[in-house]
Amino acid sequence: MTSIDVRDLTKEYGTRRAADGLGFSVRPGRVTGFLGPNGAGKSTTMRLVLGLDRPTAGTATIGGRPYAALREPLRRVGALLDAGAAHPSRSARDHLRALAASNRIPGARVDAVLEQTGLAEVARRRVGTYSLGMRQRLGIAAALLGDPEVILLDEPANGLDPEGIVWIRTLLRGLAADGRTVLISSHLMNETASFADHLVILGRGRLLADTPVREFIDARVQPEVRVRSSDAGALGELLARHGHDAVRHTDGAWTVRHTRAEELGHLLAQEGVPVLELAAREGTLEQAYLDLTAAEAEFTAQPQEV
Ligand SMILES: Nc1ncnc2c1ncn2[C@@H]1O[C@H](COP(=O)(O)OP(=O)(O)OP(=O)(O)O)[C@@H](O)[C@H]1O
Repeated sequence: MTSIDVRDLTKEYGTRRAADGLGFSVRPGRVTGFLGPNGAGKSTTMRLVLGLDRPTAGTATIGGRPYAALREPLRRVGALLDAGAAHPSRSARDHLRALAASNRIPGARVDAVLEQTGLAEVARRRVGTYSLGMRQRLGIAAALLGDPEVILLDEPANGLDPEGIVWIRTLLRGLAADGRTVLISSHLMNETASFADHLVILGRGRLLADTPVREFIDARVQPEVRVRSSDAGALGELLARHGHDAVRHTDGAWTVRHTRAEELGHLLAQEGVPVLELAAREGTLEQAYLDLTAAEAEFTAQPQEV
């Protein structure tokens, strides 16, 4: 199984450090979400992993080797960095056939990935007539063509309709379940939470977090419970007596912070307070992410450029 390993990776563009001493590993068998504000260095890091740019210092390797040293790299690593990469006057099928031929990939893979990405019906149409979502699917088809163990996709949900979003979520989970190494950059927090097991988060070229999604959320966002009773007086009294941090809404329900539904439910049962509604509100990835990056957004730290 193949990991991506980034060690002390630094990339300078003039005086700007797009990657600043980065170190993390992307492991097989799970989807790793790659997050960070605009300009944090995600695309730069992906380009360095793919050997499209040279690091100023440090290394990025795939299965222990730099990309440039891989034999038949398209059969090891599939990537989508720019969905506009196919020539507009070619059909999707011809584009994929040319890619397959030049990388010694069996022609049968072309039909397999056209099916897999839902493009089989439109495969003979010129790419120039494709919508953004269809071009995105074609870019993903190209990434999957060599049946690679390692997959890097930069904003793959870009331009996809709701059905496409559900499709990509299932696709990514399936790729990880096969044991592949999957790194996905995104700005869509709900989406990332729906497919990622693990997160690598950058801010201004530095590593801010390398953590399982669930742990990241639990460490940063306090859970809340919504509760409603037919005996509003008894409920309010109980919450106050136990020192709960609670807010009452106009519909009579309360939001209780810093507690869990099981804990509160137990207490209500013990004291005989009738419950009409008791709902856990788990923290979201968006809340946790905004908490982390609030102080890190590039525009707050960089002087204005003229
Ligand atoms: N070829 C380049 N020449 C000069 N500066 C660059 C180049 N590529 C990236 N940068 C700079 O490096 C920093 C990191 O950019 P990068 O595109 O890697 O960030 P990102 O996290 O992918 O951002 P986004 O979410 O907006 O895609 C930015 O300040 C960017 O302006």
